[in-house]
Amino acid sequence: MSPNTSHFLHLTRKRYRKQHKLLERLYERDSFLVQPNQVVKNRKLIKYWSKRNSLFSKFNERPIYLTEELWYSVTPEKIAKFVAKFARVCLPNAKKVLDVFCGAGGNTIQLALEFERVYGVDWSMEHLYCTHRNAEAYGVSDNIWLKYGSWEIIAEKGRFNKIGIDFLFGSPPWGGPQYLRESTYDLEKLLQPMGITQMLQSMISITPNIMLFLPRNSNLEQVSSATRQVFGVRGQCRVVYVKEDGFLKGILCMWGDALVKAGGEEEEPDEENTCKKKDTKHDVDYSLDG
Ligand SMILES: C[S@@+](CC[C@H](N)C(=O)[O-])C[C@H]1O[C@@H](n2cnc3c(N)ncnc32)[C@H](O)[C@@H]1O
Repeated sequence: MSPNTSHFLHLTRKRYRKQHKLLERLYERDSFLVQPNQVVKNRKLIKYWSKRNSLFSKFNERPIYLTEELWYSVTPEKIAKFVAKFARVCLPNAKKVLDVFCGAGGNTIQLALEFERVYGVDWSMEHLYCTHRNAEAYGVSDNIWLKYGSWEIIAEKGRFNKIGIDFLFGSPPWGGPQYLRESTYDLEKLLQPMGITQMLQSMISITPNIMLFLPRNSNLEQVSSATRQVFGVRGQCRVVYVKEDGFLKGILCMWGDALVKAGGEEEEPDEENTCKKKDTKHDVDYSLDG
């Protein structure tokens, strides 16, 4: 099968010739297709394989594509659905959405089920290919556009600044399972490809409506400090704790009035308490069990 490159932004340009060829090869070989009765040889993957339907509920009905790295890093479908529906409710008129670090498309797909036009960015051509193929399985590939490249460069060049993005989601790499080694996750040193402050700075010129999926043990003082530095002293961040099957999977940090204030009482923020776990009215637990 040959790829439909019209949904891969700029891929036909000369400088992306290598990536274009790689995409053709991936399609020809039907690479990374997860076979329904696959024997999982990698022992580390067994845990994820047994939970595959929580990653993509269509695993048994439609072809799903994952690289080894993506098995560990894809956002479980219930969480991705929650993110998309939450953003939809907060931003009822939004049309264009950007999913930075789109990986296997776990979030991109659910966003595309809610919004008209979704852009996905990833620096791995294999991952963009998986996003596209998985989006085909969910019937949403036509409203997804994929951009190959590293976020640092794309942001620096302001590639998405003039498109009119209404909502930006990002599930940046946490640096592997070792993120739980320390009791508190250092968002300035460990988050990739840049610390939380620089990450927000790279995103704010695109839209103030930002949501990041971060480790459950994230240092909230750093979230607070990054919020003030990027959004000013009156800036606010809403932190939502997300559980799946009773297990705390991570936190969703969100910025921008529409996301922060939705569903809450209109109240002046207390500068001291903005974003602190206990004192803010914006801390909510969402359990996605059942
Ligand atoms: C945690 S995964 C995202 C998972 C995704 N939300 C999903 O549901 O499949 C992080 C992704 O970021 C990509 N990535 C890492 N560093 C990047 C960078 N500097 N620029 C763009 N993408 C990057 C990786 O290739 C990986 O696919």
